[in-house]
Amino acid sequence: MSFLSSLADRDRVFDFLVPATSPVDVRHGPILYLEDVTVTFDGFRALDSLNLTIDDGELRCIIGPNGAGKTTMMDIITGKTRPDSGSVWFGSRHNLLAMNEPDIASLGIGRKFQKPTVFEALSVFENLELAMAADKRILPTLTARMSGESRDRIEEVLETIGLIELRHDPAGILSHGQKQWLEIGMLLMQRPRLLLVDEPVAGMTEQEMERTAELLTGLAGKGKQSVVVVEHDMGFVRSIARTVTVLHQGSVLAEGSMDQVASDPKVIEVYLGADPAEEVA
Ligand SMILES: Nc1ncnc2c1ncn2[C@@H]1O[C@H](COP(=O)(O)OP(=O)(O)OP(=O)(O)O)[C@@H](O)[C@H]1O
Repeated sequence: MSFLSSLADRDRVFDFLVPATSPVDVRHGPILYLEDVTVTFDGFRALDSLNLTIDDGELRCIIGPNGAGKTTMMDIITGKTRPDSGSVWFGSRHNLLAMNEPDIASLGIGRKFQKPTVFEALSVFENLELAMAADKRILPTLTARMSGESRDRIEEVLETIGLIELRHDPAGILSHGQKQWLEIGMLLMQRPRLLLVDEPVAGMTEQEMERTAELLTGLAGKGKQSVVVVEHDMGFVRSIARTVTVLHQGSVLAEGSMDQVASDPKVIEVYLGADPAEEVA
């Protein structure tokens, strides 16, 4: 695209003025803002005028039956899928619809997929080190000066994810839950502002679920991260959620505390008359 034609596109002009690496601006509102987002696949509306606002430092749980649009929503935020219409903003400064996937990631939006993908032959420490090396913002020329700081950061993250004792063990010997925490740690190495976490406790033991609840609630907070968790396990959602958003047929059906949404007649109907708090969506 020529410079002149890029000037003709208002969003790209905005991009030009604000480099992707500039910090997210949450002074005037939320960290994530989706308005009227519609996505169709072969005429089927996977998202239908979806509106969603996540405050800075918030921990939000998203629930909804199969096919409600939860994954599609994550795909829109990370730039994997483009909507037909609507707006998606990261803070008040970054129009995510004008950015590509790598730029969105480097802006500080980390995504954790359901299945853990750690490097099994490498140690826990090395996995974190590698995740840091992937951070393009750390210039190679600064390596000597940064290495001390990098080590400190790795230690800090090891403590956060509870794997200090296992730092020299190969990731391959970790339990399923420990691998999930390591992968969250790898995302933390990039110092994200927003973490999108897809079904973090699927396949975990009760004890691992409790530890994951502590981890995610500890990560959220102003000046730390905002965390959006998509989860089917209602017991887990109840244990961590302040605000729950229920998606259905691509839009928000209900939003509020777990007790509020669980007693909402619309939500009960969608979950076929069952108590959503007891139900696996
Ligand atoms: N690439 C695609 N092509 C066609 N249809 C799609 C595509 N991606 C998603 N869909 C459809 O869009 C709807 C929403 O899917 P999505 O995966 O976002 O739902 P979900 O809430 O994440 O469901 P689940 O809980 O089962 O993961 C579904 O009906 C799905 O079949």
